[in-house]
Amino acid sequence: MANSGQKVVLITGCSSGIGLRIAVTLAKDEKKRYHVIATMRDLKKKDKLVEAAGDAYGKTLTLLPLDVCSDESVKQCINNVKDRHIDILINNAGVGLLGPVESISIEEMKKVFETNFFGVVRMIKEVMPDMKKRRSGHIVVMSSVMGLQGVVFNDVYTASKFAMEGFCESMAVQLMKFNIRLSMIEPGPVHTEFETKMMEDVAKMEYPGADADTVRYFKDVYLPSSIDIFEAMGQTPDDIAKNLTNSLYTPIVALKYADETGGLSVNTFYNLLFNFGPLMHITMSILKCLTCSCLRRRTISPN
Ligand SMILES: NC(=O)C1=CN([C@@H]2O[C@H](COP(=O)(O)OP(=O)(O)OC[C@H]3O[C@@H](n4cnc5c(N)ncnc54)[C@H](OP(=O)(O)O)[C@@H]3O)[C@@H](O)[C@H]2O)C=CC1
Ligand SMILES: CC1=C(/C=C/C(C)=C/C=C/C(C)=C/C=O)C(C)(C)CCC1
Repeated sequence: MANSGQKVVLITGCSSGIGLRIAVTLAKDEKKRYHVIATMRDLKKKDKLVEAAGDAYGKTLTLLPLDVCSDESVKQCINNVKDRHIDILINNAGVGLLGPVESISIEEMKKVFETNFFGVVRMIKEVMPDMKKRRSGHIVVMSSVMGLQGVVFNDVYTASKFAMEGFCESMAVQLMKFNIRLSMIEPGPVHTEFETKMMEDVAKMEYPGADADTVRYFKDVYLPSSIDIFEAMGQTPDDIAKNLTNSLYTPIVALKYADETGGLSVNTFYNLLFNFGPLMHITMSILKCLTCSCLRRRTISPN
């Protein structure tokens, strides 16, 4: 249970990745400013979190089951929080979806929106009224660079994050009137199970309904570039938990704001992918070398 003076933080999707690292980082705060309620839809997956939390488990970190896709689960979880008092809600749970749109069923697309968009809306609807009554609170939403800018073959995932950006940008104004802050986090690529799950899904894909050229562009052009980008620019979940932005990805997003017609982003991405593919591979390899310490180490110790 939280001590008086401690902020109660509820986080969704803590079984792995960014949610797990944020939960552990806040629970291990040296000044013990937070009581973390780490939630996950399947408590059988708690071991990694419990191990990472160490001594904080049962003290500044407690666990509750929560599936953001279920009205009942969300209500039950919030009712299990003392006085339903949550100071900071971190909407982190999310799923990816990759591939040619022709091969993806509408049902699969709806599942992504059910988690990434309606999951967040469901959480905010349940927690916000109590925050409004108290005239205090902070809602954090894990969006993505893909909430700011479309990325080829991530069409539906991108759309779900754009939808959330629009929802939150609108909500932020009335929330401000109730002294409730709303923040969005927009990470670039992060090495988590998100990446692994997507690659596993891709390996199983059979591409029904997609023509041979589209499948080739996806498998032989997009996927290798995406792997290069993850390798060169990928952050760790710990970087995100410590609020470190991705300076390598910033110029990519800046293209959108440099030309409000959107043409600059679309043309640049097209050229990067279809005209300068091999060059991009070399650039990413150099970038990877510059950002790791191998070149620097070699300069310092020639042996
Ligand atoms: N990794 C990346 O490159 C980036 C990720 N993001 C965003 O960060 C967030 C976290 O992703 P990340 O840590 O990378 O990926 P992970 O796959 O490691 O974590 C996702 C978490 O969401 C949970 N989750 C999925 N569906 C539900 C649900 N219905 N109810 C409750 N929890 C659910 C998963 O639980 P379970 O184990 O049960 O599946 C898991 O704990 C997502 O919103 C993602 O869109 C943003 C930018 C980049
Ligand atoms: C291939 C490719 C790109 C890929 C970007 C990727 C792969 C970004 C991944 C972001 C993630 C995983 C966000 C999660 O929310 C760019 C840079 C747009 C340039 C054009 C070619």
